[in-house]
This record gives sequence, structure tokens and C-alpha cells, in this order.
Amino acid sequence: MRGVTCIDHPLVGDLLGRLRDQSTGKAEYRDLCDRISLALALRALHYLPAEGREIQTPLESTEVSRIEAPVVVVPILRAGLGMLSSFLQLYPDASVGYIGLERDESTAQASEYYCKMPDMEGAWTFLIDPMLATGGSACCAIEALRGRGAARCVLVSILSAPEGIQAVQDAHPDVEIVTAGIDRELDGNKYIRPGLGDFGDRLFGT
Ligand SMILES: O=P(O)(O)OC[C@H]1O[C@H](OP(=O)(O)OP(=O)(O)O)[C@H](O)[C@@H]1O
Ligand SMILES: O=c1cc[nH]c(=O)[nH]1
Ligand SMILES: [Mg+2]
Repeated sequence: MRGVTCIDHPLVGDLLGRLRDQSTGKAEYRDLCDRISLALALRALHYLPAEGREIQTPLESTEVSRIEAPVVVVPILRAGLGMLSSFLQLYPDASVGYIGLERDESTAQASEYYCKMPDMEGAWTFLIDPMLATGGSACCAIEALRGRGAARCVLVSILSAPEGIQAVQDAHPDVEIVTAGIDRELDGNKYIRPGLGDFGDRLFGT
């Protein structure tokens, strides 16, 4: 699918399978979330442009590649917080913006309750949220980022529904999507099936 990268790796498949399992408890769930987010971060950061630079090794001068691009990571609260530390582990110099969105339980419509962003001009923005269901939350967040000058945006989710991918691509065809799994469909309550349940509730023990 154009614009969508679904990581095909046996380790990522194993981690996702454990996250899906309803018998996985909070402590293990958090550990799995960190590890699968590390794999997603590594793949998503692949979009960053590398620049050549001449340096001196102890033996001679040589050209090496460096990433100088400003990076902003934006978790969608709450559940996106679970992916943040893995991104910062790989890219400690990133700035962090926060956007709080919550789906209404009956309509699945997302509404914003918090937003605090660093300077986004010229930055590569990585929007992180474990679940891409209807795509309502992601589209709302992308619009908020665009309104603040974000140019290049990569959306990173652990699990995606085809409906959510379509919604993001229709509204924002230039946004790249990186995910660890694409499931069958949304159910009547707009939950991903087979899915893994409510990510935020499982991560935080709500
Ligand atoms: O694609 P969508 O249909 O918008 O659904 C996805 C959103 O739903 C969940 O958040 P939720 O609103 O449950 O809030 P939470 O993260 O605080 O649990 C999830 O973390 C996404 O943000
Ligand atoms: O299946 C879903 C859909 C939205 N949010 C979740 O946490 N899970
Ligand atoms: Mg949310």
C-alpha cells in the first residue's frame, strides 16, 4: 500500500501477538509496548535525511553520515505516552509536543482537551499513537500540527484498521504511516478487530 509501511519482522509479530493476548498483565504490557515502539521508531526515523560530513578518525579523514534535522515527537495522550520513551531513546535530541484527544464512547468522535507544541517550523514530526482506528484522532492531531507549521509528518501506530489508514490518506495524502500490524476491520463500537482491546486502559490499568 502506497504511503504505508507495515513492519514485517518475526520479532515484531511476536511482540504484537503478546500485546493482543488478554492474559498479558500491566507490567509485561508496558515492556512489550516499549520494545515494539523501539522497532517502530527505528523504522520511522528512516525518513530523516542524512548529510555527508568530513571527519577525522584516529587514522585518516573520511566522510561519515550525520542527521542534523530538527525532530519533534508528538504523542497523542494518553496512550501515545507509552511509545515516547522508545523514540527518545533512539533520538534523545527530539523536542516533544503533547496533544490530548479523547474519543467519545458512544460516537467515537475525538475531541481535543490539551495541546502544547514546541517550534515546528522546518521540523520532521513523528506523531505517535498506538491505535489507528477510525483515524479521527490522527486527522485531528495532524490538523493541529499543520496549523503550527509542521511540514513533514510521519504517523506511527502499533495497530491500524484499514478504515483509519484510508481516512488519513484521504485527508493527508503526504503523511507517511508506519505500523506494526493492519487488522481486519472496525466493529460496531469502532474498536479494531481482532485488535487488542483498549490500549490506554491496558497500559495504565484503568
Ligand atoms: O482512530 P480513532 O477512532 O480516533 O481511535 C484511536 C484513538 O483511540 C484511543 O484513544 P482514546 O480516545 O481511547 O483515549 P486514551 O488514549 O486516553 O485512552 C487511541 O489511543 C487513539 O488515540
Ligand atoms: O480498538 C481500539 C480502538 C481505539 N482505541 C483503542 O484503544 N482500541
Ligand atoms: Mg486517544
